[in-house]
Amino acid sequence: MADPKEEKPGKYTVHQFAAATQGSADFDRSAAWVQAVSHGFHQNRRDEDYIRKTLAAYKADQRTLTGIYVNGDVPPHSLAADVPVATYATMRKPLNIGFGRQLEASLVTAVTVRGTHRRQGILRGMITADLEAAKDDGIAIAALTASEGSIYGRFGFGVATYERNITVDSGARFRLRGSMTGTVEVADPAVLLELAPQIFDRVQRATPGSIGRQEYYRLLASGSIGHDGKPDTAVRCALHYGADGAPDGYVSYRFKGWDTKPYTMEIVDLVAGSDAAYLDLWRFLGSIDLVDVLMWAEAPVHDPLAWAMEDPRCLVDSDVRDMLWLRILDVPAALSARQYAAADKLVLRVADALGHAHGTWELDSDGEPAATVRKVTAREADLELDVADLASIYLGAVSPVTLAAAGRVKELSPKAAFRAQQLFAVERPAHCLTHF
Ligand SMILES: CC(=O)SCCNC(=O)CCNC(=O)[C@H](O)C(C)(C)COP(=O)(O)OP(=O)(O)OC[C@H]1O[C@@H](n2cnc3c(N)ncnc32)[C@H](O)[C@@H]1OP(=O)(O)O
Repeated sequence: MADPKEEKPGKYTVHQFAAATQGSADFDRSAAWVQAVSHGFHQNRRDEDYIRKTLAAYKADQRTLTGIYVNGDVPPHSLAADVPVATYATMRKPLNIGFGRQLEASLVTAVTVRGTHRRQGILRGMITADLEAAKDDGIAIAALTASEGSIYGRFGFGVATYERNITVDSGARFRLRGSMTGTVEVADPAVLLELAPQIFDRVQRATPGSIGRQEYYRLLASGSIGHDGKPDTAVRCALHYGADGAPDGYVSYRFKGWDTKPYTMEIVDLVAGSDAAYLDLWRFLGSIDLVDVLMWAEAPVHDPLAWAMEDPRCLVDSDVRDMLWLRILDVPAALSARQYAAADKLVLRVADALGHAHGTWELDSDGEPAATVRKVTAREADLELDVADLASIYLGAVSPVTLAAAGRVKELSPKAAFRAQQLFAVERPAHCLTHF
């Protein structure tokens, strides 16, 4: 990783290390790093139990942690020099890029810069070096979820999936068309420690935009760890069983308490391995007594639930927001990994301030599994766009036609944006259930 020291000689040192668990030599450094992340996101100071559990999960994910440390002495009484002034972490997980294909992605997370060191280029130093290193390591795509919409576009990241909050009236109006196709049983949430990753794997294989989940999710879904790091004993769970009798979906949920009116059940995690499991789990949720509304903060924007309801106005959404941001590092690798929905040949002129994707690329698909992508020099382009916009259209969730209307994508040949829309379409709407 490039060292911000290069820009400000002598000021900072970069350390990169694997998350260490209790008892190992690097534990204290990892623990100080976790505290720095909590500070950066205005969370509580973490106790030993939280740090131990968090680092064990980080180790399972094989996260690489980066800390930026001030060189030399720090003023008396201020945070010690071994607490990083900036943090950054990465891990590798598969991204479903449509038609069942998976592409290994570098997931960027836990980016913080202490307020007293901000706007001096520390983030820029960390992210540009990391993207370069990831590309050198053969990674074609990076991903993140952003705290603010204004930070990552300049580094070539574009919004590739969306999510929203939904509130569902589970009173007398709640009725879904059709009837249960499988069965739903209440279970001890602890079973999700084992079952959640297996069931999620079905979603990962079937859903464009899905990203392999980190260790934390099975702990969260099972109530083993709540947002404060303590076990969350309010968490309950139900399993869906398909025709073969095997669990193929689950929902974990928590009651918000008798002081919250209307009485509300909050979905902690809802993972359905089939369309039937999804609707059956909603039928179950809608049948829970003493509850007026169901709330889910990670609902898909294109949600079959609304279309399955006899009264679709039972569902009210709010806060539709960007979720997954992608950054294409290697155009030939990322584009040829995709399967395209149409036969066409399109030439894309891509601008990339960091250079990784810069150039004119010919995408040639016969609409069958294989597509070829090559760099061209002489040919005229059909579309001109920034690498961030290429990331936005990559999973079919953002239309190039919309981006052209916004003035972000330039059409250089007639209907080029529409042709791109047809090419990049995927078999079902992209949705990412994994926050990281
Ligand atoms: C993937 C994730 O983890 S998302 C979480 C991101 N972290 C947070 O939101 C925590 C609170 N914020 C922070 O810790 C910091 O302000 C950070 C990490 C967002 C930015 O770190 P800094 O070191 O100050 O950024 P840096 O100085 O490298 O800025 C690089 C560029 O981004 C711009 N920038 C940085 N932060 C922001 C922001 N919040 N909004 C808009 N622009 C920003 C800078 O102006 C600069 O622009 P330029 O290249 O045109 O001059």
